[in-house]
Amino acid sequence: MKLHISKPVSNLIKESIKITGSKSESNRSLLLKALYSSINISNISNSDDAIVMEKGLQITTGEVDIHHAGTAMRFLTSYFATQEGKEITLTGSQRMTERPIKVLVEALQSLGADISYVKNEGYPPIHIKGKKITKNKVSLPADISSQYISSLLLTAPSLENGIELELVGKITSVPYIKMTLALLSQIGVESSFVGNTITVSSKKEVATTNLVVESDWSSASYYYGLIALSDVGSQITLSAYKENSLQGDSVLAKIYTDFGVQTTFKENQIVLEKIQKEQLPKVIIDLANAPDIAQTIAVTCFGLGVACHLTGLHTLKIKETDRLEALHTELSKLGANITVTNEALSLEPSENIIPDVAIDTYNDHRMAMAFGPLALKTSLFINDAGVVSKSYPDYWEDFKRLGIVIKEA
Ligand SMILES: O=C(O)C1=C[C@@H](OP(=O)(O)O)[C@@H](O)[C@H](O)C1
Ligand SMILES: C=C(OP(=O)(O)O)C(=O)O
Repeated sequence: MKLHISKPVSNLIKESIKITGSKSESNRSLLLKALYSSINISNISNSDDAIVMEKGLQITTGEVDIHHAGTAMRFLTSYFATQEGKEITLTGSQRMTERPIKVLVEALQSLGADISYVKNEGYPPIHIKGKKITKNKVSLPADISSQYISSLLLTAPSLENGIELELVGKITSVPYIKMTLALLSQIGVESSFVGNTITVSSKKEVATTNLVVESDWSSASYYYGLIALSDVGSQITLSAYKENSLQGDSVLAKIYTDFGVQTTFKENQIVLEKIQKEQLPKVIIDLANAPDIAQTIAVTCFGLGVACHLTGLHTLKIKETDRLEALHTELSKLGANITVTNEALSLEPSENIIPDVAIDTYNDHRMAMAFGPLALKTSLFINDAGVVSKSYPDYWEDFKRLGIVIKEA
């Protein structure tokens, strides 16, 4: 599906949008529910990634295909490795077979797990024979993906002796690890995270607990982008959010004050409003703790004609696509003066945006969604726009409700 998107006939409509549950919280909660049936989940994500996770957890033998879902791939690896009697091959999309999993597989193997590679060493697909795991000490590199760590932590309470992880190197995407530990705490599992050591205790039974998934903050980023690029006074209300979020991407509320977006928390809603503010000539942000909002921020800066230097982006090359290369290619098509390295992106201020460019999305939901707000500045095409379903299937429908003009091309 190719879409042509352009700005509303008048101003943005002051709508209230209910965004689906966080896919990160949903996929963690689903795994915990599979381990402890006394857990209930509300406001679960309707994303493809949560759907494949839920389906995957029900399979006991044969093949589990998690498509593009990184969290499902990583979380299910530890899950199946520790489930006696289950034997599966865990696979995914072509891109998933290029996303590394060696760090996690080696950590599990050193704990005694039975995992082998089906094709290329270090990458999915993998074959897993579930085993009882009693060893509990393991060390692993922490600078490639936090998902390996969350995966081990989520399964840990179901193991006889829990787990003690020693994290080696600079820890990346830390808020996601803290989210995992916070959810474990919500179900009564004890853990500690001191320096580079994390311990999780074993727990046989969990009391009936309702895990309420907060709506997805990474999805909210596209509304931050819209408001930043809109006229003073524009407003959007989003739900269901809370001030004390488990999601690191809630740092958006702070980051976007630099772009004149004010966030007000009202019960379970956030109201975003564009206020009069002098724009800084250049923004410099380290996104090692919030990698998923890098694309949104890069496009916001481009749309505003503001220079930026974004760092801490070393994980972007192994996500749904090489996001640094993809941003370089697509922003250049629009006339941006952009440079990227293996971990940073720099943008010079540009005054003109080339209209009606077709943005390629590389099977990456965030490439499609990040460019959506740019419709307020120029009309553009989004190729393969359906990719948004990975995390936010209603994205284009919700944008339409705000008055953005969206037509199939
Ligand atoms: O644990 C999670 O839910 C996630 C962790 C992050 O990955 P990395 O730790 O690989 O950066 C993030 O990019 C991803 O979208 C979701
Ligand atoms: C990186 C992402 O997802 P995953 O790694 O779970 O595929 C994302 O949603 O931006």
